This record gives sequence, C-alpha cells and structure tokens, in this order.
Amino acid sequence: MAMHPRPASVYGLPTDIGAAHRGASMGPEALRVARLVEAIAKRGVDIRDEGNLGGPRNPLSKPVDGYRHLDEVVAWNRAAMSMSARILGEGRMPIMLGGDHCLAMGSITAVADHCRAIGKKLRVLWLDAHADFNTRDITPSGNLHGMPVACLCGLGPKELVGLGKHAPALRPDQIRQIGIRSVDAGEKRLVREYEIDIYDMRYIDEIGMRRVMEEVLDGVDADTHLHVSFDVDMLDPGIAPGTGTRVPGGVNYREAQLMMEMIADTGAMGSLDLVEVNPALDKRNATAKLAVDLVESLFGKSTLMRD
Ligand SMILES: NC(=[NH2+])NCCC[C@H](N)C(=O)O
Ligand SMILES: [Mn+2]
Ligand SMILES: [Mn+2]
Repeated sequence: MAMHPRPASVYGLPTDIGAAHRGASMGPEALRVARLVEAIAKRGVDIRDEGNLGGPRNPLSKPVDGYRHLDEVVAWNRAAMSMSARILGEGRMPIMLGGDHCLAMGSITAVADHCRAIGKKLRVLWLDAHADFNTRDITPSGNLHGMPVACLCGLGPKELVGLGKHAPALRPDQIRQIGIRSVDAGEKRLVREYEIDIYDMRYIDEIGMRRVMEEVLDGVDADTHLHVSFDVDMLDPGIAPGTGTRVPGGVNYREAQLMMEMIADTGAMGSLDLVEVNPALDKRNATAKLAVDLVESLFGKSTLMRD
C-alpha cells in the first residue's frame, strides 16, 4: 500500500469570481464542516489548516473585452499562487479549497514553477465534466472558470498567462483530462489543435475506469509530481448536486473511488485542488461529504490491506 508520509497544508479561497453561479465562495467552509481536515489527519498525515485567504469581492459585472471580472480573477490567483508556493517551499503538499476552478491557474502555476526549480516531472490530472479550454474569442460566457487550462497553456490574457516565473506554465502533454462530457463548439477545435489528452465519458464507458487510469498514470514514477485538480462536477449530478455547472452522465461513486485509489497507489500526488463545491445548490452538504470521502481514498484509505 502506498504511504503518504508527506505533510500537507490546506487553505481556502472563498470566492466565486470566475463562475456564473454564486455560492462556490462557501466551498471551503462546507468542506471543513464535512470534516476534511480530520479525515486527512486520520490517514496519518501531518496536516495544517492555514485558514482562508482574502481577495476582492465579486462585483457581478458583465464581461469586459470578453472576460468577466478579469482584475479580480488575477488578484485571487496571485494569492493562490503565493500561498501554494509558500507551502511547497516548506516541503508540504498544498491542498487548495475553492472557490471556482479559475483558481487552479494560481495553484498550478506555483506547482509548475516548483517542479522546474527542483527538476521534477509534472503531470496534471484534470478531473472535470468540462475541458475548461475556452479563450476570449470562443467562450460562450466570458466566465474565467471555463478558461484555466487554456491560460496555463499560454492562451489567455497576459496577466494570467504570465502569472509565474515561466510562461506558459504547462505544455499540453503534461495534462490528462478525465470525466469530460461538455465541450463548447470552439473549444472542441482548440483542444484538438493543442492535442489535449481527453478521457471523455464515452471512452470511460467503453474501456472502463481501471484501464483509463492505467493510461492516465502511465509513466508516472518516483520523479513525477502529480497535481490533482478535482472539479466536483466531474461526478454525476445524482450523487454530487452541489455545483454550479452540472452535466448529466458523470462519473459514478465506484468509478470515482477507483480513480482516487489508483492515484493514491502511485504515491506521487504532490498537490491537490478541490473546487466548485457550491453549498447553495447542495442537499445537506452531500457534495462536500462525498468529496471528503474521495479525498480519504486519495490519501490511501482502502477496504483491505494491499501491497
Ligand atoms: N470549471 C467549470 N465548472 N467550468 C465550466 C465552464 C462552462 C463553459 N464551458 C464556459 O466556458 O462557460
Ligand atoms: Mn472545471
Ligand atoms: Mn467543470
């Protein structure tokens, strides 16, 4: 069984600045109420809660030049990037509690800079219903939580593309997307052009989650830093209703557990985002509770002793 001796620090970003629906700002507290920190501690991890960071309020304004709330999104992502960088510098695993998925630009940029500095390979697992690969020219909404992967690959406003020490932060071949079932028309052309590795629901149905995860994790070794960016809308809305952009036909409970268990088995997870939990749309905190359940598996919880 893979062990997780690596110490970890959680921090929250209480904002819905990149999303269309309000309420993801309450995500960090919902995850804490669902006993996220206690659950990770129970796995034997030295875990700290750094509390929440602050940032500009949501002005609820219309898109300007194709982007909604760009200045505010930049401010929140700078905060995320410096907090993740600080935690990585302490030799700990950053666990970012969103907030909406635009915040992964900050957390992942910090991880990419860190991996470059210490010469580690980086692989990003993007667990999502959406590809989040829109740009100003093709976005149907102007919402920046639909654009973080494109920005990380160099397509986006210079303030976001240039957040870190190196732009672009990621090469497309470092990314694997799993659970995808909603890609906008222009976005479809772009993910193809950039050759993003997408394991969509059809492929999962056809070959099964075990083989999908074997492919996704192929080549991961002791020299690899795995970043897991978990948008809870990857999950089927029947089990995870508390999120703003629900898409039917998502990953089921067993499949999700297997994903997390197989990631845990690599022992390579070095950072994690938990995003898009929206308590205002949830039923009795079910989505946060499920996320915590899955995080326990990510940190090595299993039914039997395995080796
Ligand atoms: N992180 C998310 N939930 N993203 C949803 C994006 C939805 C849609 N593709 C858009 O660009 O507006
Ligand atoms: Mn997303
Ligand atoms: Mn999504």
